[in-house]
Amino acid sequence: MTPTLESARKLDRHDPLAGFKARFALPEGVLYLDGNSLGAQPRDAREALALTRDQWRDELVKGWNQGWFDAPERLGDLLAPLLGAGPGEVVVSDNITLNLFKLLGYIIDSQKRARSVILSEGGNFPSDSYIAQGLCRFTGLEHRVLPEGGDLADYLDERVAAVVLSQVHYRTGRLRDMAAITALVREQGAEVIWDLAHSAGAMPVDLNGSGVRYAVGCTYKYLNGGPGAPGFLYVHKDSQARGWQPLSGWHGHAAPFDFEGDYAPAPGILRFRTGTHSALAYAPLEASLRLWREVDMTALRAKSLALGELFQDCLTDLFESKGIEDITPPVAERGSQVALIHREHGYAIVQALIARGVIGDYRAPGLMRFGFTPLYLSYEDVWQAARHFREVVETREYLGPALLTRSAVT
Ligand SMILES: Cc1ncc(COP(=O)(O)O)c(C=O)c1O
Ligand SMILES: Nc1ccccc1C(=O)C[C@H](N)C(=O)O
Repeated sequence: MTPTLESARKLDRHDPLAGFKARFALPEGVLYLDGNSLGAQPRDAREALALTRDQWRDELVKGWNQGWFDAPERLGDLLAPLLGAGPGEVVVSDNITLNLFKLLGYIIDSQKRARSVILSEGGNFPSDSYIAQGLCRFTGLEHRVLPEGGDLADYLDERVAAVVLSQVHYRTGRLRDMAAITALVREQGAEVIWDLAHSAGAMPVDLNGSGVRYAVGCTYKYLNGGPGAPGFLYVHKDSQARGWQPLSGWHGHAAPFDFEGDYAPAPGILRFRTGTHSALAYAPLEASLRLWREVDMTALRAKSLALGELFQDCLTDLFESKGIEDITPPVAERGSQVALIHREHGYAIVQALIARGVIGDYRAPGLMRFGFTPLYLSYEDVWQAARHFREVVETREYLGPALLTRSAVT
């Protein structure tokens, strides 16, 4: 039976996370189902940005000694519990692409160049392959691709140094078994770097408990750090003193303010810093991470799955009759998004929804993505978003003339 508005409201009345919505500055009249691309703005983050703007004005260069300089490791420690990592295992810095470059180079160095192949997955977010290709082009390493749907075990040989995989796939939302895959790769003498872009802040992540040594991720999606918020990099405590990372800048030096001529890597996670970071970008993220400390991740996961299922339950009958394919994996194997394909009109449907204030996104070819962010979405929001979806599809409103301009982002 299709869920009723009253049933959605009842779920809201019993939602232990309902209070978090008021902590976000959401625009009027918008139903935001794109927190898997860019998270919404926490009120505290907005405030923190204003405070840092004034700190710059009033304190000038002294600001670097007032929390700006050590923000990468301080925020790393704030983030660590959300990832199942310990203190000193996470640094917030750069972006996913650069952090992958650092870790790939570090792994090659730590293996004393005994292995020379980097394996990345076909169909993954392309930057993860692009950066592996770039590193290989400039170093003589070899890039190989694990075809989408291929069996990883068939592609691991004694030449493979490192594998780059996403824990949750950006298109389908498929969740991988991180512990089992990490064990498989390490048995073959290789390392795996996990991309947590679509899992950090979307569900509980257990890096230590899964035997993971290396991971990267971003903070602008589920973690609500803001547009261009810095990425993060995780290295297990036992793997932090194995060599150099290739972006060997002064902030990762053992004594950055000695201004020595030669590079010497800092101890621990600090060696994964590079050069000067944007203190302005760290301020809202720090406020957002403090908010995350209040969140019960088990409740978050339960609501994330319930929101996604509510959306599907409201629309399943429509999918069948309107030629929409639901490629979302089963509940136990999914992240926090619903992925629908309409090959011919997927783009236009998403644009028609945006025109109504229901924001999801489109990824060619044909894919409509809807992200579920339990901190600022209610069950009623999701029910209403599904109602709009149904109306847009049933009336074929998406064929209207206002929708002919293409947007690069959504
Ligand atoms: C899985 C995945 N990896 C990497 C990226 C890109 O990372 P960045 O732009 O932070 O380098 C994204 C999205 O932007 C992504 O979804
Ligand atoms: N960082 C961005 C900047 C501009 C536009 C989109 C993004 C995204 O994050 C896309 C996202 N990674 C995705 O899963 O499609």
